[in-house]
Amino acid sequence: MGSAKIIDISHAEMVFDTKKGSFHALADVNLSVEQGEFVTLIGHSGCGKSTLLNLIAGLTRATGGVLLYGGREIAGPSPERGVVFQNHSLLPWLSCYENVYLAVERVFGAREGKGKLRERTQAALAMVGLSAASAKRPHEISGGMKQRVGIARALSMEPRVLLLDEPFGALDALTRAHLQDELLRIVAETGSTVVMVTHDVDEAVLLSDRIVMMSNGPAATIGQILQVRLARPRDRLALAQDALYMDYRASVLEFLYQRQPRRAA
Ligand SMILES: Nc1ncnc2c1ncn2[C@@H]1O[C@H](COP(=O)(O)OP(=O)(O)OP(=O)(O)O)[C@@H](O)[C@H]1O
Repeated sequence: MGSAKIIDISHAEMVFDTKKGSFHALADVNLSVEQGEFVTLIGHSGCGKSTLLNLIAGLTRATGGVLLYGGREIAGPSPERGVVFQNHSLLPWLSCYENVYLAVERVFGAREGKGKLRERTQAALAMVGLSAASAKRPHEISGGMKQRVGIARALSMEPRVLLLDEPFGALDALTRAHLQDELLRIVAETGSTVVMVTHDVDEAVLLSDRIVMMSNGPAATIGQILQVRLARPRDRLALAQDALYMDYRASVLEFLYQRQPRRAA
């Protein structure tokens, strides 16, 4: 792992204008992410995880503080920061292949010929194990497969940072476990930096180098950061018996259910 900071957030604030007045979503968020690091954001529903990820993606602008990517202020979305959402957001009238190709063309189309673009598209689909389904359209494949197309599309742009907003949230436990393992393999292969929002404590411990635990809103902020020192590659079966793994899991649970219990809605 390099030691260069790729993302550097200081004193980030987010206040939304709503019909009922302003809503202070995030307050004084400070976080740096190093190149090659896998960071998860965890916290109760509505605490501001997606808001923070969207600020890093450049999809929304912070109302205060400074967010840097590679030393420069984040002014908008960039293919260097690939985003995958929970609802996979594929274009329904295009095949899996075309959904990925579109992204590849947008990033590399000005510099590379069609043959090379096709090669990139096929490689991204192969990486998530979907070569055989490339001609299918989104309604013809399962939720897990759609999510994999979303991941292939993000990876095909060769982003330096992958931003994942609960990418496995809507999936059954087995598909989820399988995709977590694939994600670990892909990240090890590509050396990508990852910032991922999750609700799932086991997912956070299994995947992360650091777990960023957020306090409840309004004016949510980072409550605690847990460094996960488990050797890689990680094996979910072996970890299920691992004392250190269980300690990490207990620390996150304690933060969520004792230090930051969810308020009654
Ligand atoms: N565009 C917006 N306008 C007004 N309020 C917003 C907007 N986006 C988010 N919020 C509010 O900011 C808070 C944080 O929302 P956010 O979606 O970031 O939470 P979250 O932690 O990702 O939640 P979940 O885990 O349920 O997805 C919530 O109270 C939400 O209602």
